[in-house]
Amino acid sequence: MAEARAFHTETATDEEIAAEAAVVGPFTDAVRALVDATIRSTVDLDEIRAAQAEIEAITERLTKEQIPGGYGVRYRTDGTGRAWGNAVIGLRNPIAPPLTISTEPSGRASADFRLGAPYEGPPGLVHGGVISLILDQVLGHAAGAGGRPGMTGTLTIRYRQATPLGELRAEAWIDRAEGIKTWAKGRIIGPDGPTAEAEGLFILPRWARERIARGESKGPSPKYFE
Ligand SMILES: CCCCCCCCCCCCCCCC(=O)SCCNC(=O)CCNC(=O)[C@H](O)C(C)(C)COP(=O)(O)OP(=O)(O)OC[C@H]1O[C@@H](n2cnc3c(N)ncnc32)[C@H](O)[C@@H]1OP(=O)(O)O
Repeated sequence: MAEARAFHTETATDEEIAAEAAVVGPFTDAVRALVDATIRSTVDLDEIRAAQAEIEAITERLTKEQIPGGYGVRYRTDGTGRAWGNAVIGLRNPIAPPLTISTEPSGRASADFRLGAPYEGPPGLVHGGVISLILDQVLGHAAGAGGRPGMTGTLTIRYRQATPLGELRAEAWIDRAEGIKTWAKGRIIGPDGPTAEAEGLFILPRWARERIARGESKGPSPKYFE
């Protein structure tokens, strides 16, 4: 992660952020519905050609002004950050399911969420890579919530049973910690119980350690996803 991107700061007020969220949240939901419809629509091919022309016109309208690269994480002076482009939780990312993750300072994280057709691997089942994506994020949240943020060094998943598309829950917690390393564990729970279990090692990266050593940061903040 480039340090410059990681420490992108902003001065927007709570009111300005809330006003933007009130518009872009529903907009992203609409694009998410479009992704789902792209997979499941049974309209005839002429209808699809006509829809494509409309979508291309909308894309042209939106790309008249845009930032270079990804959204990054925008931090505020109180240490909170918004990761609106994030692939799992991003308010502006229609690829994100999205998850709304609750955290506890003891180092726990959980989310109830739904995965539909865009996340399919085997028929009717969630893609294994998507399960890994979600567990990476939720375990990372648990580490961060416990005041021990880090980049994923390793992530091991045990797929215990198939995960059906539909309503699911993810849970994670800090298992143990040693210096700059934090081990978190977690699981996905489906209608018939746990479907996948994970263990991840999260490491406070060298660039962050150097910032702390230089006194530019008091500790392993900011709070990335609050
Ligand atoms: C103040 C700001 C805080 C910043 C906090 C950033 C948080 C950011 C958001 C979190 C978000 C979470 C939810 C999404 C999580 C992703 O999706 S993160 C994306 C996927 N992961 C990556 O891209 C990580 C890529 N790798 C790296 O950036 C670096 O290799 C790492 C993992 C940060 C380590 O780099 P480093 O700090 O330079 O490591 P280094 O000093 O060489 O080694 C330190 C120790 O770690 C061990 N180690 C290094 N790499 C590994 C590894 N891959 N496996 C096992 N051990 C390793 C070394 O052996 C060494 O151990 P000791 O000899 O001290 O016992």
